[in-house]
Amino acid sequence: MSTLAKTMSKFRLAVIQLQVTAVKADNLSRARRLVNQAAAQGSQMVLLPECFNSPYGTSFFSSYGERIPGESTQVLSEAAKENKVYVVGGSIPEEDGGKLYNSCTVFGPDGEMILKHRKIHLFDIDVPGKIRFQESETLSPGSSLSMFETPFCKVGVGICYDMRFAELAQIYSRKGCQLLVYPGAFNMTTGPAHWELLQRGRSD
Ligand SMILES: O=C(O)CCC(=O)C(=O)O
Repeated sequence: MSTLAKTMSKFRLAVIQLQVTAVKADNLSRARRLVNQAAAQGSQMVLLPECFNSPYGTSFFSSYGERIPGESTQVLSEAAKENKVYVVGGSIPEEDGGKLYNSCTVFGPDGEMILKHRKIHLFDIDVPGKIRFQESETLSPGSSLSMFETPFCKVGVGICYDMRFAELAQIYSRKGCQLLVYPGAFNMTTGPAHWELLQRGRSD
């Protein structure tokens, strides 16, 4: 860990996995219910997965895309405020200025939005016979670091494929982040090969 890092205090972080369907309203109510449940079990920070309000596929991003603030971030804000927890809102397809982004919003216990992280490294992959996925066909990349302070520790945010890039984690660490969160939706081709190994590689 960086020598700049302050002491981290103990807290409970909930990492939610949920089933996503084609019905956005159902995805949102499921997410809200699970945040409530995690908070009731004592979590002070709750994390949702990548693309939690929409099926994860390039053909869905434009129809599910919304502005921020919008319908989905309103639900996240209310869930954070009602439960007095930090909510790292997975990600949603964001529409802005005619472009689409894969964006994570973070809310504080007062329901205010603290930051918005746009996925920097878009997931473009072609493993013949297994998986072809080209996020860059429809999404634009973000270009900013995203960090926030909590009473427990400083947190750095990435989204899924962002985790592949050690430089991002190293910069966050040098800037004093003690916790890195990467809401993800890994697939069953690259997931088993990389997911756990990457997490070990990003810790120190
Ligand atoms: O890095 C990988 O293998 C998976 C990444 C991914 O699924 C994503 O960025 O959505």
